[in-house]
Amino acid sequence: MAFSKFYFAVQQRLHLSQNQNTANKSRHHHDIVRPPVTTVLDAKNNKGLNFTIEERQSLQVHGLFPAAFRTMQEQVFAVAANFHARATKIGRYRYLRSLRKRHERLYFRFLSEHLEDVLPVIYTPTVGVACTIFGMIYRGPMGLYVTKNDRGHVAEVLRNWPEPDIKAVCVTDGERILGLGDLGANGMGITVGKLELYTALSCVPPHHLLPVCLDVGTNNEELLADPMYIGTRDKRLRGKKYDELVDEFMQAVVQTWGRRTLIHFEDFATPNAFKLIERYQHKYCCFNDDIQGTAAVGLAGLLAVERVTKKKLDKHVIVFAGAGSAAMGVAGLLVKELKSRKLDEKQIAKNIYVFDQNGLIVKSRTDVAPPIQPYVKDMPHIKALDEVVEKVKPSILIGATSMTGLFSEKILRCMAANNERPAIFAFSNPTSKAECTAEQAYNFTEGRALFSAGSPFPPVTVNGKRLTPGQANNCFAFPGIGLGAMAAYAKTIPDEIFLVAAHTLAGYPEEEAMASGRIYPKATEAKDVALTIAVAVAQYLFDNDLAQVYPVPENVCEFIVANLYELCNGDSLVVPWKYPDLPTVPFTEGYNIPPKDIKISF
Ligand SMILES: O=C([O-])CC(=O)C(=O)O
Ligand SMILES: [Mg+2]
Repeated sequence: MAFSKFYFAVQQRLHLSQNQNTANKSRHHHDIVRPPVTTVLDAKNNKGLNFTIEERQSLQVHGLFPAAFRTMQEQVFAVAANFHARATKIGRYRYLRSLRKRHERLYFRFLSEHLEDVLPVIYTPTVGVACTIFGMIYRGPMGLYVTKNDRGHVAEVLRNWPEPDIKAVCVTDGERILGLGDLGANGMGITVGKLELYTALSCVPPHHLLPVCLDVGTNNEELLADPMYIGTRDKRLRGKKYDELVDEFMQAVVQTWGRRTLIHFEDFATPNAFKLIERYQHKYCCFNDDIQGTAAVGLAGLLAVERVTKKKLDKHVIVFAGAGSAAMGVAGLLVKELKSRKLDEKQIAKNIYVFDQNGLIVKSRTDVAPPIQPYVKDMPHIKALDEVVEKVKPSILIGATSMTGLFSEKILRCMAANNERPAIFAFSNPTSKAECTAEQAYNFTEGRALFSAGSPFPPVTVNGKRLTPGQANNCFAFPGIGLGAMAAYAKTIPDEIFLVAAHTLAGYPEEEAMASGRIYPKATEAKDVALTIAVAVAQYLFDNDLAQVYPVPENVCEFIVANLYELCNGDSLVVPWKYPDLPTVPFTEGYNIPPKDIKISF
């Protein structure tokens, strides 16, 4: 029955030594071994008022709880009441942080059942606010800090993490946290939020997930002067020493947890983001969420625009405002998509314009970074975005600039004048950094815009019609990609995986929702999306000899579902992933799997 299963599971988690057993026995003159109260009530084991009377007695916590017994569902109800009683988003964030610290299973159960309310709190946009005051709300370990002073000892730091079986690491160096800039060690909050979506959406057991902050200093003067700042008070490490630290970190991860460990890069500043993914993509099982995850979601949106407008993507004129990880990630994947349709590179780049803080990217510019080179135009330089929009008449306008309100009324009206269904993407996060609001996008286009934003916006009513924006956020990609990669033990994660994810996601919203302008799924569908993407990704990895699970499962979907974290059953404490682990092989060189021109068919 449930009790013996629970008791056995607690015992297993405790790893009680024979000596401890004996000591406990004699102290309590008891027939059965008593696990320490702190362990029974540890966040991972705690069941709160869901402990039955039998469990309370045999685990010797009887009397520590009031008489009431609550089912998991009743506990979730109590959490919802407490959550909504907090008046502010940040108050709710802090309440949820403390809930995870005392009752982890309830925390994730609540998350997975209240996605619409909870995503904007534990994730974008509130998590961004939390990062700005992270020192003040700091309450204890949530992940690992590897500082620049740990060079030469990174593996020792990793070994201090108490969970032995890590399957995914989300790492940031905090230099570009959402659109908020350099937040240094406060960036830990972002990696925690990202990994919580792996559990809430993809049902990956939380003890397999590790948030890491590479604390290499910060150039944020405000933080350096803030007595509450929790990081190293130094300027950012740069150059060779930085590269060596990241190299050491990558090697230490695979030495500690094996070469199948997924490494998810998050919120590095653009030059490092591109440099690191280029260096590691074909050597490690890794991806960059801001470049590649956002690219999958961006391309999915473009595929949806193609469907709604009934105009092929290569016929659309696209202006990217911003030339950072997100914009160049989406542009790069779009090019890949169009190449797979047998279009040549020159033809594709012709209709793609890039605009950055110094204006349109044209030949006369001398400051053009390599990822932007393919889109350089042979035309006079234009400094202002509204003039670019007037001149080139885009049908799709994509913002990833962190410049609040960049999409002015004039720009939006111009988009509406030139297009029946102008597509507007305001990728920048959090909400305070969006290039325009949903209200502006709809009001200045007579409600005709296909509008999506990185942060969630409430519906807007225009001319009596309720319009709901889509959320163009990588949370519709990385949880599924991560689960697929983890489940198949991916060797590496090539670009084609992001095409697979984009096409899977694009198939999601129903025609009706798309026609009304919402081209992304609803938050409540995010779990379904994650699983569907995971299955497609794992299938691709198996089909292309990039998986390390043998034998290849007959039914990939069943195989993945059989290994998910059980959120619904309060009794089952430990739900192991069922397939055996790979031995941890010493690893220094990586795989060096060359990029392949793999053909995909959908
Ligand atoms: O975290 C998010 O909401 C999306 C993202 O990666 C970013 O803005 O950096
Ligand atoms: Mg990010």
